Amino acid sequence: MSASPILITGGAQRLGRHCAERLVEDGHPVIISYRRERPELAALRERGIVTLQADFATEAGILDFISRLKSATPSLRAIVHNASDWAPDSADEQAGATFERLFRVHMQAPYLINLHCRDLLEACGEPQRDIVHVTDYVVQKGSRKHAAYAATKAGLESLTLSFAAMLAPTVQVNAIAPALIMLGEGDGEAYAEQARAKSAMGMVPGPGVIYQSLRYLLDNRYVTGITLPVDGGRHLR
Ligand SMILES: NC(=O)C1=CN([C@@H]2O[C@H](COP(=O)(O)OP(=O)(O)OC[C@H]3O[C@@H](n4cnc5c(N)ncnc54)[C@H](OP(=O)(O)O)[C@@H]3O)[C@@H](O)[C@H]2O)C=CC1
Ligand SMILES: Nc1nc2c(c(=O)[nH]1)N=C([C@H](O)[C@@H](O)CO)CN2
Repeated sequence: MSASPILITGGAQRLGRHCAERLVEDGHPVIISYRRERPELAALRERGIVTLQADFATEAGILDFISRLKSATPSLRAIVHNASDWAPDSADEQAGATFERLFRVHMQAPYLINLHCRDLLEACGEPQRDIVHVTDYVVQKGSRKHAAYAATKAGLESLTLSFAAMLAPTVQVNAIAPALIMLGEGDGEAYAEQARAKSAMGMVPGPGVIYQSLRYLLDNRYVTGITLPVDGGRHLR
């Protein structure tokens, strides 16, 4: 029996792409979701990564993705909910639409995918099956400029506890809560210096520390219902 694939949502770039490539290198079949088609996807497809388009901004979009995922595989070894929109709060008439969009991508999509794909995880022939929610350190303190983002990531963190209790012992459910891991394309040195200063470790580590954390959760049969901070000691500053 061939190994069951690992699904990473939002795996076309940055942290999700890094983890998808590392999982393939470690011998796992991988499925990613992507929202926007782009040339970079060709390299992932050449490595055998199955790419499924998905826009989680609506319930219909989430359910459509689930339907196509179920046509793509009969089982899953793990689901990594990585897809995310780091949208700042809107001060204008877009505020409600922004909050709703972040609720859908950070909370409703993981919720519905977990509920509808539990059978795919339980069809996995391997003894360990995992769900990993990627949240954010900012859940602990809130955010003056990303309140909707922080609140919906907090909802995802709560879903970690509920699904861990609901799915034990057949599926382990945990979260990874990063702080600054990678800078954005437009971030200058002044921002980088300010961002580095926010943590005790004073660094921008890159996506490898997220893969190390994911690997720990995928390889440990006795961990469920936790949130693993990967934040350079933000709480110490
Ligand atoms: N980067 C960092 O330093 C930090 C990251 N995190 C968390 O780690 C995870 C990975 O971060 P990072 O790699 O920077 O993430 P990105 O900002 O690169 O987003 C990942 C992917 O999410 C997809 N996405 C966004 N909105 C939607 C949507 N409505 N439906 C479907 N897919 C969507 C995007 O798809 P597409 O590009 O195809 O449009 C994107 O490729 C995220 O959950 C993030 O919140 C937490 C703290 C720090
Ligand atoms: N979906 C995303 N979420 C977050 C990002 C990002 O680029 N995409 N970036 C951050 C910042 O690095 C922040 O941690 C800096 O303090 C947070 N979330």
